[in-house]
Order: sequence, then structure tokens, then C-alpha cells
Amino acid sequence: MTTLAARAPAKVNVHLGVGPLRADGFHELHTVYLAVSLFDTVTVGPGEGLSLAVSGEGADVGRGPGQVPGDRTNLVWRAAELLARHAGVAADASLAVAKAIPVAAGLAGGSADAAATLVALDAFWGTRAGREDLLELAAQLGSDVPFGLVGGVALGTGRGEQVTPVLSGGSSHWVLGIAGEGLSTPAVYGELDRMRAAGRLPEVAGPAPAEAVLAALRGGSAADLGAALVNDLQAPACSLRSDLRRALQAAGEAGAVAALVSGSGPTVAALAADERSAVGMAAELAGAGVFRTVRAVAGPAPGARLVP
Ligand SMILES: C[C@](O)(CO)[C@H](O)COP(=O)(O)OP(=O)(O)OC[C@H]1O[C@@H](n2ccc(N)nc2=O)[C@H](O)[C@@H]1O
Ligand SMILES: Nc1ncnc2c1ncn2[C@@H]1O[C@H](COP(=O)(O)OP(=O)(O)OP(=O)(O)O)[C@@H](O)[C@H]1O
Repeated sequence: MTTLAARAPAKVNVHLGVGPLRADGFHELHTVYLAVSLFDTVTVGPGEGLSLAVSGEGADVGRGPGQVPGDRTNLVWRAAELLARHAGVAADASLAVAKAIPVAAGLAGGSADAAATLVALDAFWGTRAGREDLLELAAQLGSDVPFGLVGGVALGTGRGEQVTPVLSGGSSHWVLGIAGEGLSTPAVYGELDRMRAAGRLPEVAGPAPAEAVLAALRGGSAADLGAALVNDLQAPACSLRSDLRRALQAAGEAGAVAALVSGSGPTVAALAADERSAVGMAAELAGAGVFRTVRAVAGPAPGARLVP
């Protein structure tokens, strides 16, 4: 076999209820993940030991904030080592990741790459890990990685790693706008804790339940979905990056049904009434000078899959 490729999607959290900080350093979540049509691709081939090449739009290789590591700390490399150890095979493969998902944007790009790597190498090495084993390995790599395998629409509980697929009626159309530099996920969770402790946000006993957004997704109406969107990390992300308020406002002015920060940000996810209006909104927002990158996408998209 020469090479094999798998791709995995970016996500938007259409509901992100965050509970108090747990003793293990994570927060209890009730989240609803929506996979959208923006994919990274991981290609694997023969090699002695592991090697990694990173390419793609905005894929700046390095160790700094917002950069993609080109070494064994990359989630692609870590996923390969983990699967090899689990299956008892030699970790021999050349790995190449082509990034389309913006880095440190709250779109779970690194998690998508880890999920795609598990799927590609499981086939390439013939390790035949079962679905449950792959989900377990994914959870060891990061809270968002199991959802990268599952895709579609799913409820995430625990620290986000326990995923249960849910029904949704039809698709939704979004414009993703990325303003300025990336944001660090731990920094945004830390800011939430500080804001709650200082009384700038109410303290919570547990994560906000996701029922309203789940009902809106089942119904399939963009207006209902827009009214139900929740992200507890939006206020801390805006506190760290004041330009995000202006970016959310720009999405509203361009005709979004509703807009929210995606995950830990700084991506703004603007919900459109339909595909046509998403294309129009993307053109308008690209010209507004607020965003560095603008993409029209649709959800739900499939989870990590081999590319035929
Ligand atoms: C913001 C989200 O993208 C929403 O889906 C995720 O919660 C983040 O998931 P992720 O990037 O896969 O995060 P991980 O790699 O598991 O954790 C990175 C750091 O984020 C914080 N973290 C993450 C998940 C969680 N439920 N509580 C947390 O407090 C912790 O400081 C943790 O050390
Ligand atoms: N394959 C990868 N692609 C991108 N970043 C990676 C990768 N592997 C490791 N990283 C590291 O992870 C950091 C966060 O990248 P990522 O693009 O996954 O952020 P994110 O979308 O905000 O994550 P999330 O939404 O899951 O919190 C990067 O700054 C980088 O240091």
C-alpha cells in the first residue's frame, strides 16, 4: 500500500454550558457539537519511525502561539504513537497534514487532525481497533477529539469527551469569521473562572442544560436555532479580546440570524437563514475589514473518514 488519507471536520459548539472547575483541572460540560464542512486532511504512507509534514493555508509551523508544531508534540504525531502503543505495532509511517481549519480558532482543528490520523493509521497499519477503542484513544488525546471521530451533531458531556449522537432536522448554514490572532483554550477557561469568582459572571452549580438547542435542531428552523445558541466561553473570550464584540456586531449587521463565538474563540460563527444568504453574508463580511479569514460552511458534516 502506498498512501492513505482521511479527513475530519471543524466544529462549532451550538451550545456550550460550562460548570465549575473540577479537581482534575477540567470543567464539566454540557455541549452540543455541530461538525461543519471545513476539513483538514491527514495522509499516511510508508516510513521508518515517524515523520511529519505540515502544509496548508495559514499553517505556520513553529512552537509559538497560533502556530502548528512540526514535531512529536503535534496531535497527529501523538495520535500515531498512541495507536501504535495500543495495538502493539511499530510506529512506522510518514505523516502529512494539510490544514484548511484555522489554527487556535475554537474550531478544534488539532482535534480533527488527531481523529483523522487514528482513522488513517488504523487502516494503514491494519490494526483494526474497534470503534470503542478508537473513542477511548481519542479521549486521551483531547476533550474534542472523540467528537472529531463521530461528527454530525452530538451531545458532549463529562469534559466534552463523552459523545452521544443526536437527531437534527436538516442542515444549517454558517459564516465563520476569524478576527485577529488565535486564543489559547486554557486561558479562556481560566478567564471564565476569574470572572465567576469576581462576581462579573454568576457562579453556577453545574453546566447549563442543552434542551433548548436540541429541540431547535430537531425542528430544523434557523430562527429557533438562532434563539437557542449558548456559549459560556463567549464572555471570557470577549474579555480577553475586546475586538470580538465588534466582530459579533458586524455579523449581525451583515444579516446573521444570530452569531456566537465558536468554542473558546476567536472564531465568530454567524448563522444564516439559508445557503444563499450565507454566501451573501460571507461576501459582505469578507469586505468589512473586521475578519482575517471568512468561510461559508454547512452542518452537519461527517466525522473522520478515509478519503476514497
Ligand atoms: C472549548 C472546547 O473546544 C469546546 O468544545 C473544548 O472544551 C476544548 O477542548 P480541547 O481543545 O480538546 O481541550 P483539551 O486539550 O482536552 O484541554 C485543554 C485545556 O482546556 C481546559 N479545559 C478543556 C476542556 C474542559 N472540559 N475543561 C477545561 O477546563 C483545561 O485547562 C485543559 O487543560
Ligand atoms: N495538528 C495540529 N493542528 C493545529 N494545532 C495543533 C496541532 N497539534 C497541536 N497543535 C497545538 O494546539 C493548539 C490549538 O490548536 P487548535 O487549532 O486545535 O485550536 P482550537 O481550534 O482553538 O482548539 P479547540 O477548539 O479544540 O479548543 C495550537 O496552537 C498548537 O500549539
